[in-house]
Amino acid sequence: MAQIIALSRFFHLQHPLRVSLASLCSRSMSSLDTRARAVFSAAVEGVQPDIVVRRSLERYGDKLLVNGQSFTLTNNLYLVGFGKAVLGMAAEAERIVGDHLIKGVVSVPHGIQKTLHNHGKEKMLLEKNSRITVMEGAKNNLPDADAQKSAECIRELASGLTEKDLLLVLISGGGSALLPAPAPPMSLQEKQDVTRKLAAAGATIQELNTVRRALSLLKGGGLAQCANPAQVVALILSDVIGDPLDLIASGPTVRSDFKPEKVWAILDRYKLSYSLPSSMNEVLSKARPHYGLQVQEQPEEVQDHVLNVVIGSNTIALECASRKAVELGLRPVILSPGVCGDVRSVARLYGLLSRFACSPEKETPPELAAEILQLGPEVGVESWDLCRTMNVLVEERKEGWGATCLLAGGEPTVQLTGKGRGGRNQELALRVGLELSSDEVKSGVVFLSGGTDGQDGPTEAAGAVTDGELMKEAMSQGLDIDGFLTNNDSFTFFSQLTEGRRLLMPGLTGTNVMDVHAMLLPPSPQRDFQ
Ligand SMILES: Nc1ncnc2c1ncn2[C@@H]1O[C@H](COP(=O)(O)OP(=O)(O)OP(=O)(O)O)[C@@H](O)[C@H]1O
Ligand SMILES: O=C(O)[C@H](O)CO
Repeated sequence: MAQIIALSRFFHLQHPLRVSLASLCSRSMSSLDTRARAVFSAAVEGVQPDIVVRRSLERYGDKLLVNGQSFTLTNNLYLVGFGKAVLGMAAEAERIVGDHLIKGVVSVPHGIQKTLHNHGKEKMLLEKNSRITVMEGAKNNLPDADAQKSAECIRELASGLTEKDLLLVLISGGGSALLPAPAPPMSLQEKQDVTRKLAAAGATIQELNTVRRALSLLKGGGLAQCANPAQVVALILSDVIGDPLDLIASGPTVRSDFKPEKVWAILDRYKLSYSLPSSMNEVLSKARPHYGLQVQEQPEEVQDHVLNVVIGSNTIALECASRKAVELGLRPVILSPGVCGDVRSVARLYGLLSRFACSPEKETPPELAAEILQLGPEVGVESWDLCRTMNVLVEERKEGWGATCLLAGGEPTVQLTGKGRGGRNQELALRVGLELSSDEVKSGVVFLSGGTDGQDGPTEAAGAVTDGELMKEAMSQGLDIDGFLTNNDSFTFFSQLTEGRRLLMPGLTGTNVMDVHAMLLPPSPQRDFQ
């Protein structure tokens, strides 16, 4: 009941962005499917590595401006980077700082240079005469000997710096695997085993990286400590919900309190405490593994020399998508950049929201709103965001503002029970397609889910686009949706359905800020029931 009262209060709020029906009608009204894809492309484009670096790094002569702070360049600049998107970031950073850059090392995924070249993404590659050394490693996103070598080179570079130097650190998702520096006496293999067991047991990225930080010389602020007394500027492309600096790539430039009890609690939670190598006990019983020294804590002044800036995130991608939606004659509403939880619950939420949007004017059933609010915590969405979004949907319906584009982002999870090929985005799209087939949803509603890196799980697709026709279409082609879902075989399903027409295939994008969801609702007159 309290939720319903809160809801009715929020419905009195006015949304600031009003688009007149006339102006919407005058715009080109291509199909909602095409527009959903264009909105997704705009989200990805807005967080391209070169674009986010250009937006955050300004050069005026020998001054470098980052986030309003000025640094003097006197041929004193060094660069390191690790993550799936840092090659493009490094290429742009080098173009900006030019000759002031003395030397750099970046640790990037195995085969990425060839892949980017094959995809025509030359601007993400370094020039032939670049001062930055590119080191590839971490095949299949797992830390390996190559990545360990890269981490060692990065550590060496950072450790040799003086107070006159400036270290630019480029960080993006995948950075943890690309910067493995196990704290002695732990071996790489042992550390890899621990993280693999945790991941297989279903540990979250927060839990995983809390453990990784404790077992590493460079994570959890270790890199910043190595670079001390140099000034450190870290530019971060976030792939973690809420953009927590200490967790993205396990926070190598962010001071973290070393609390072994927290690590043990996580290991206990997944019943791993008794199957760990003895070296891990040794590392955890040391006060602080960084540098191999037993320092109680990293001194505060190390952090005074560090500027950490998030330059790209899911929120930024959604804002870019929202601007594109306006251009395309859609009325955007951003639900949340923090959608998480099981895809089944997330699909249910989108199903409920579509029913809410399609319910007859003035008769939105309060039970529907209450159910939506109840589901919020399970999928990481705040009640406030749900109320705000429902408020827009109600007003849109009452006043007829035209087609609406509901946007969200984050990283839901899939419980793998089958052996098929798929990814969380394709599975979500498939499940939402089923929800949209409900009699309570008017036809024409379109849903898209896509990974901004262009790759959904181990497939060539980024995601898929669905609508209420999905079930009929599958049945007419003899495809049994339930069977594909049980086998987590969403990619095979979408590949076989109408020659893969519903797949989203942008190719490797070179960036990664988790996933983007877009639900496009046709103008309300078309949504009303007769
Ligand atoms: N057959 C499948 N069906 C559905 N989801 C799958 C399937 N196989 C793997 N996944 C999911 O795909 C995810 C791994 O894919 P991906 O490499 O895109 O994820 P990631 O860890 O988020 O990497 P990144 O951060 O680079 O996007 C896991 O969440 C896994 O559960
Ligand atoms: O590298 C990592 O730790 C993950 O991609 C989260 O940033």
